[in-house]
Amino acid sequence: MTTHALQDTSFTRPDQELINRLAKLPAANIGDAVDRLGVADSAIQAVWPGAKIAGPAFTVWTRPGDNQGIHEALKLAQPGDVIVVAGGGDESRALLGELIGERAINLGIAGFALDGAARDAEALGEIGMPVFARAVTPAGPYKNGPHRLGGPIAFGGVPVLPGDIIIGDSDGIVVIPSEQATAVAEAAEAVFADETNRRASIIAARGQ
Ligand SMILES: O=C([O-])CC(=O)C(=O)O
Ligand SMILES: [Mg+2]
Repeated sequence: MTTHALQDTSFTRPDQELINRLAKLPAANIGDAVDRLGVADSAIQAVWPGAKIAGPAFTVWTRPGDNQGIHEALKLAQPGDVIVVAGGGDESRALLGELIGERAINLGIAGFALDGAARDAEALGEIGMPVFARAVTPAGPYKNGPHRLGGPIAFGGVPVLPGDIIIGDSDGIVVIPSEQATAVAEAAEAVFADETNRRASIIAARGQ
């Protein structure tokens, strides 16, 4: 039985050039540029060291611990998308692992941001599929739904609309509303330049 109702998954994706610009910046600088808002719950972190994501959000809401919606999302998401899953913050069941990771690589998916758990963390690192999650557990998911694709979700306490830009690095995840993305890129570049200069002065003063 199909248990989902809303399936309008069309949305406008921001320019790849703008995403590339934001991807070069630390999430911390972007967070500062959006008045320190838009930062997802700090418990949601990369499941392997060095994982980074940058791309437009393809949103999924799922029953906690159930990954039917992720399987469906893989049929509709486009290359470069970040699949962002509102999973109720559940830490007891992994929503994905290396098999979904391998499929995502075939499809050109940029990565996954899960308000839930993942597994097969080491294998995900080996294949280079970026996954951010609230927890890692060997426990597997249910696959029965219900789920919903598209539309607004709450992700780690932050509202996410399809097409918002998700940036994740070793500090965690920030969400950039799509209509603010150009202004945020400019402001975050200014923060980055300022901090680079301040850091250079601090280093120059060392040992003087
Ligand atoms: O069993 C699942 O659906 C999750 C998983 O471990 C994988 O994708 O490798
Ligand atoms: Mg697995």
